[in-house]
Amino acid sequence: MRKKVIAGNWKMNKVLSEANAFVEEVAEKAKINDSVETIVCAPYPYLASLVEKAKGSQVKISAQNMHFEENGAFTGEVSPVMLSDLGVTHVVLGHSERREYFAETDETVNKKTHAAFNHDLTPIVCVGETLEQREANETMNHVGNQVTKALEGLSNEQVAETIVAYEPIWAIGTGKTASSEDANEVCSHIRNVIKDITSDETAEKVVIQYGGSVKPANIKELLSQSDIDGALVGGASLEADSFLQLVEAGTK
Ligand SMILES: O=C[C@H](O)COP(=O)(O)O
Repeated sequence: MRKKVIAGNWKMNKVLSEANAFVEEVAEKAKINDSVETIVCAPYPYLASLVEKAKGSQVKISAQNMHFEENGAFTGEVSPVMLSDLGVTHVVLGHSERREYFAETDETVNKKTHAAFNHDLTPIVCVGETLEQREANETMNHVGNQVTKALEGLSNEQVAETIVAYEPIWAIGTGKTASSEDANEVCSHIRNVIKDITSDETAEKVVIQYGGSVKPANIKELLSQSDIDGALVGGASLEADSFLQLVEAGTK
């Protein structure tokens, strides 16, 4: 049985005092429960502080990106060694905003996925189609390719540990959620693609999240689907109250 994974991606929001207060509140109120994992994906400057605030609680701290190299002349970048050293446990890779504005490619996502596993970080690999691709019936092909390329060269054990986040780009921050059936159809396809490149047993273990205008009003319906195991949430993760409602919905 796969656990539910609720991850809040703050993107480029909050100042340190707000970040600390949020994690303190969620750490105190989110009940420790084996059926749900609670992750906060925060900007780099807050990670060290948030890891401390989250200690002993249900909350895990994730970065929103990283470089694939361990160190070197890459001004402005942050390495997997640094994240792991801070006690960060997860890292978001290949978010559509990184792909669109920062030239992230399937190749760099794959390098980063390997780097994450080399440094005990769990990758949350984002995939998803544009509106044009959806209207041209290219969703399955495009998303399947993104998944295949991101996971290339990983062992079956590593694939089983990877979190895949399916985020249709047209649903991000727009208030338009994919219907739970449509979202589930793509998530099932992702699981089938993973079956083809690994094994049935491996694919059954992979946590697949949906992301795109998830909020307390639609989370239950999404989580009731056969292949949706959690959510990667932007806007509705910015307030502790609404994030806690999402975590609660994932708790059995
Ligand atoms: O990483 C999160 C997603 O981009 C979804 O953002 P949203 O919940 O604001 O639509």
